[in-house]
Amino acid sequence: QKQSGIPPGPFAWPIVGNAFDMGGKYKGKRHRYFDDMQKIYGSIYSFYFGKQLYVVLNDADSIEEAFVKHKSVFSKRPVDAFWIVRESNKSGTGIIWSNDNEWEAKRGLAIQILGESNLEDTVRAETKVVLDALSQSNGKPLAGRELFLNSTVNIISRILLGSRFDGNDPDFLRIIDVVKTSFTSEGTFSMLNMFPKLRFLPFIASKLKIIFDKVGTVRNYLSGQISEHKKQHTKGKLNDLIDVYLSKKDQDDGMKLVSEGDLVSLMLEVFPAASVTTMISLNWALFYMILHSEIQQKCHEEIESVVGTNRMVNWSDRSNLPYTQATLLEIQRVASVTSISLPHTPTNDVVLSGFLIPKDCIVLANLYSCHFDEQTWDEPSVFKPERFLNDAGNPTKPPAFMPFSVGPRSCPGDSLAELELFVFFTNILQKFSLTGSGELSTDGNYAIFLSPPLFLIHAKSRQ
Ligand code: HEM
Repeated sequence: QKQSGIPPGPFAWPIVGNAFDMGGKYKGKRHRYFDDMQKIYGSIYSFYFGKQLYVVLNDADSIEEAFVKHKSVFSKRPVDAFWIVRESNKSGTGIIWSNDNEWEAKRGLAIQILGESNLEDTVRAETKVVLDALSQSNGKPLAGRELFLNSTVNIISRILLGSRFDGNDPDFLRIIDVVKTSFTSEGTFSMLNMFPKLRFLPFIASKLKIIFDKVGTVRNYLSGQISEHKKQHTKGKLNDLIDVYLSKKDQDDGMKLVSEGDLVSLMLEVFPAASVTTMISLNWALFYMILHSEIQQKCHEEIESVVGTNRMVNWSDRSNLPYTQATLLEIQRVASVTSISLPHTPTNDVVLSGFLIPKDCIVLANLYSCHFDEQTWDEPSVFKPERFLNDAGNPTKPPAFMPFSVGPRSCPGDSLAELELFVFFTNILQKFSLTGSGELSTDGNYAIFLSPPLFLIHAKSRQ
């Protein structure tokens, strides 16, 4: 029996709710399910996953209204709603799956280190590794995923742990393995969250054991890194996140809420949150340049006329590259890598656009539909960088552009992500012309993040 006043939505079956509606033609295309429901039920709709009520916000106005205007109500994560989260949180909580003062303290740590490190040098160093890989490929096909994963993991490793890894380092390979599970899993829509007892079925139990063992090994490695840092730590040394934590530990009352187990959990969350999202965005970026060779050429010409060919493109060149900037914004819009935000839950009953949003329901922002909303965007399915240029020819971001979501729970890594996208993208287009092969369809695959289909990059040096 649906509660009265809640947003409309599809008929929900007893016990399973709408869980099976997301299978069939929506398997691997869950963003399409969310988008189709929005076309039928409007900008705020609801559905049930098992017995859990979900409310989905589908346009910029409703997302702003909830996450910004009513931020004190909507900035909580439903940490107790998911078995997988409850299980992982036993060893310590990170940023994504914590609330209140603890969350604030950990988010503060992350924001501090993201502001302190010399990030551009780190990003440039990893960009050179990718440029070398492209040079050595001699036009032979490369998979984008493989091209960017090591580099994006190494960038965040430098920020969290203070160093990068050699590609064959066994600890690195174990981190990569754990990171990879985050774009092949069902995340919060796993059946395990609906029926936690499924974990006792032998084939699920053995799968879970493999995952938990892998995560446990990386957890031990990260704990070891904290111990190593403690041995060498000097006050005021702020080379990486662990240093910032150790420096603040004695001085800052907020840090009393953050144990070493919490710090490890934070790093375990941030490794995939930072690398997979950026790796997939870069993959989409090259995908769209392969699809639109005339736009690729226009970006290349702009880069060549501003920077030339004798030096790398820097972040400071950005303001002189408006068309390239607009192209990157358009890539982020159409890619909508985090097509659905992380879950939020209201702290009390609240009325939004006339609908009751009850305490303890789960609220999702459908950023994909927001980025393809016909009321906001002119011809949303057409790839058009110019839409991000104002009359004076400068890049501009309309309020409905929200790849990092909005409000207190929005992405704290947005500046780092933008830096990485810009530095990798521009330096690749400066030196290479790109063509592709394989599945060149814009209909992505959804597994927590929205990824491009399997395609191959052929990079030809321009020199
Ligand atoms: C293109 C790359 C990225 C995209 C598209 C992206 C997008 C997002 C989105 C949509 C959210 C959820 C916001 C919400 O629930 O309302 C989020 C959260 C988060 N992101 Fe990112 N992100 C990216 C890169 C990064 C990077 C580089 C980092 C780390 C340095 C990072 C760390 C996080 C964390 C820790 C959260 C959870 C915040 C919280 O719960 O307070 N992300 N991101």
